[in-house]
Amino acid sequence: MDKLREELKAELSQSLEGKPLIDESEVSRLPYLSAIVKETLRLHPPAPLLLPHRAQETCEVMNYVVPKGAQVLVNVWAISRDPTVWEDPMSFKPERFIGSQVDFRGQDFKLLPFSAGRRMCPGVSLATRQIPLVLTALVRSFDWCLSDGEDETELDMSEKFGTTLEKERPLLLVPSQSSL
Ligand code: HEM
Repeated sequence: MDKLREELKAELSQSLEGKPLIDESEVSRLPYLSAIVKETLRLHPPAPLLLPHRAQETCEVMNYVVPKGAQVLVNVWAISRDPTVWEDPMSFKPERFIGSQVDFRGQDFKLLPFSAGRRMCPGVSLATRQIPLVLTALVRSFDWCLSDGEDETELDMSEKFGTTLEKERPLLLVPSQSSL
């Protein structure tokens, strides 16, 4: 994780040339930052089963009959961790998105944190503009460590299932002034 943070800081320092924060137009010049956001949404989709949908007509999907009126839940959490879809799916590896066209705008069915189609999240553009800005501000302004000197590689990432995904044990981080 240290290596990942250093790589992100290096990318930010190089592109921002001393400026503390980025603006929207700069995000496209920060591939590692964008890859971290994608990888986070892949491994920890905030809406793990999207929202419930209903089949308007009876249809057949991969030999399964879905009757008219059935409630349909799409388990994007499981798709994101499927080893037949993702290489080494349980590892947090932003590099997998570097040089890849895979995006979360509803065209790539293996990465659907915002869903797809007519009912996909209308906030996708706002969210994907805001997340990199907030993340950059947090990383540039502070150095972060776990409380009580806990080892980051041992961080318990167990999750609590619900309409939205939560960490089972809340994350407690200690900020200190950035060494940048
Ligand atoms: C990381 C941030 C976000 C994620 C991962 C996310 C994800 C989702 C998902 C999975 C759905 C369900 C889509 C479906 O029914 O298949 C949804 C619906 C929705 N989202 Fe988001 N969302 C995010 C941020 C936002 C923001 C910032 C807004 C508004 C400013 C927003 C507004 C909505 C609304 C209004 C719906 C309901 C759409 C409908 O039922 O037609 N979301 N979102």
